[in-house]
Amino acid sequence: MDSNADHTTVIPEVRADVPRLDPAVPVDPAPGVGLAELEAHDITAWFGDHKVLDRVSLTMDAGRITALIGPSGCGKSTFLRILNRMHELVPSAQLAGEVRLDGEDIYDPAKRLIDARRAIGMVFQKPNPFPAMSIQENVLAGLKLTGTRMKRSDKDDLVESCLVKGGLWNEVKDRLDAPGGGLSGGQQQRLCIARSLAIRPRVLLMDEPCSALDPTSTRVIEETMLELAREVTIVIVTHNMQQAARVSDQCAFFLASQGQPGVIVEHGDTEAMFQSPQDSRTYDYVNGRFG
Ligand SMILES: Nc1ncnc2c1ncn2[C@@H]1O[C@H](COP(=O)(O)OP(=O)(O)OP(=O)(O)O)[C@@H](O)[C@H]1O
Repeated sequence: MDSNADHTTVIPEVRADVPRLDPAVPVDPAPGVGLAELEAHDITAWFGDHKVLDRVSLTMDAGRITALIGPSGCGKSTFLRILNRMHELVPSAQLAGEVRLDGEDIYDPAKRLIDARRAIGMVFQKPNPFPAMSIQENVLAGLKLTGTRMKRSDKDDLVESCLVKGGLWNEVKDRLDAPGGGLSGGQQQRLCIARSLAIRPRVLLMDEPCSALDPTSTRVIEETMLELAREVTIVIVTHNMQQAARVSDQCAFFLASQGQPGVIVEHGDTEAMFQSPQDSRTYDYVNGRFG
């Protein structure tokens, strides 16, 4: 059970105290990063004979935060894992459809798996730093996996910039050699975000990143996400309707009817999804009437 789930709460206004991007203003890519659009087209997914998603299509705009919402078991995490080719790690898993990163099919057989994973990073529900590695080694861990070589001074700069972007620098700058496992849960999650950023992903997928955290840590991570969206496209799965309203620009509502695979019932701008949804099931869900 997600301790942050709060479907019964009246849907809040979008929070005013955190600077948000103006959806009307095109977002400039940060130098060397480049914002990317992620497009899923007609995604159908199975575990063995069990079809869990049916022809799901969704465009996740560059430089925006898209929240995937919906009751437990409707396929949100499966969809998220399909977006960076993690679904195929499950032996019984199958998939049909396309995922395009700026128009390029990430499942193209000519493309390397590692390139998709490098371009599309993932932060998980439970913080998973390497506990015995130092804070700075954790940030740099992805570089080893991708075979990236760097001068020491460039590494130091990268550690600092990723920890700044992850909202953790001020808390750890005097103890970069301390083990990552010694940080609090919220700090560990921000360390994982910093680690994801070090390989310069173009998209960051976040699967309930705050569900194991206290409200203060949750708020810090949400602020970090709003900052990051200036340079990384973000897709977040959340059960927390207040969080979806606070951080996301766009929302997709997933639903699986009894015994049926998950579909997207409705998607669009978050404000419209919360204030004037087109489908009565969306209205009921965001107002805590089920789920
Ligand atoms: N590794 C797996 N093997 C077999 N079935 C799976 C596996 N992972 C998920 N499923 C099934 O796929 C369906 C969708 O699960 P998924 O975790 O994607 O839903 P969800 O909407 O993210 O749920 P929650 O909000 O509870 O995390 C469920 O019926 C689930 O039991």
